[in-house]
Amino acid sequence: MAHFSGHQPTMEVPADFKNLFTNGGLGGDDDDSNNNNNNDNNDQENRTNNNNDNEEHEHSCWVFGYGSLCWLPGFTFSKCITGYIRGYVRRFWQGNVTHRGTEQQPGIVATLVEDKEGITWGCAYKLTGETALEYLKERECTLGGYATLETKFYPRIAPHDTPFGGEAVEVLLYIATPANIHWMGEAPLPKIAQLIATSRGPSGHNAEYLLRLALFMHEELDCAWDQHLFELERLVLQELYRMNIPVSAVMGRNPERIRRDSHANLHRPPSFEFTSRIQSTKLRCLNI
Ligand SMILES: N[C@@H](CCC(=O)N[C@@H](CS)C(=O)NCC(=O)O)C(=O)O
Repeated sequence: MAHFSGHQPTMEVPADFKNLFTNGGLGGDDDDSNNNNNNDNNDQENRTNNNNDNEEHEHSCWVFGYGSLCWLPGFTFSKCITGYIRGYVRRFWQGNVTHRGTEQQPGIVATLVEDKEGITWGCAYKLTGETALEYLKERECTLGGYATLETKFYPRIAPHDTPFGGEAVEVLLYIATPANIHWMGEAPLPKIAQLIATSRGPSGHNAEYLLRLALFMHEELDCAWDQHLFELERLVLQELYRMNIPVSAVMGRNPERIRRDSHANLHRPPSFEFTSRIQSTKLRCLNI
């Protein structure tokens, strides 16, 4: 069952806002650790911290990303796997004044909306220790108005000899509910696209937020189709073209490459239980 524990968002941006994207090191390395952060200056600090932490004595958990967390995690993690959650669909129905918009012109970011038949594709990160969770609480809840929720995550690739052999993984996720003060709700897609194409905030242009998420889906999950996201992608590109704004003008620095699904060294046909949940259309990534 979903469990909500949200925070009343405060809108002032902390003085060390930029540091929020580099939260220092986390627990020990896994065999396939991918210590990923987005600020080169903190690489050494993260590595040093990682060497000092002893993972088996620290609490580990998984966090599901379906928006900017897919391409800009901003914290150190030891594993990243692609997959999906059930019972939700991704919608650009959440306003934002701290990352991709301002109080004068809020941007629009992704959230999840309950839908019994829905599935949302993204990626899950394995975190160790409290540092990343504290960072996410600040970034998602305090600054973004998101609440914390738990659900099951289904890895896209679940070879039998990995911890995921066909099983779901419990994940934390951050969801903006209609109760938060920047909830925008449903709107015609051309209207949402027009707002995204003309908004910018402390973290960059709102169009970058959408286009990089769409790029993540095209590159990492080419078997998944998200009509809402890809229609918005088409409309935002069309709007930028109409305003004579080159895409390069809205895309900030390329984020660090993220190594995903490193557990997939053995390919096993997905279990029937897994494939039975997938639409009948051909799925290249699962070769079924
Ligand atoms: N919780 C979603 C959405 C996360 C998200 O987009 N959060 C915003 C805060 S409103 C953010 O951190 N944006 C950073 C950025 O836009 O660069 C996810 O799992 O990715």
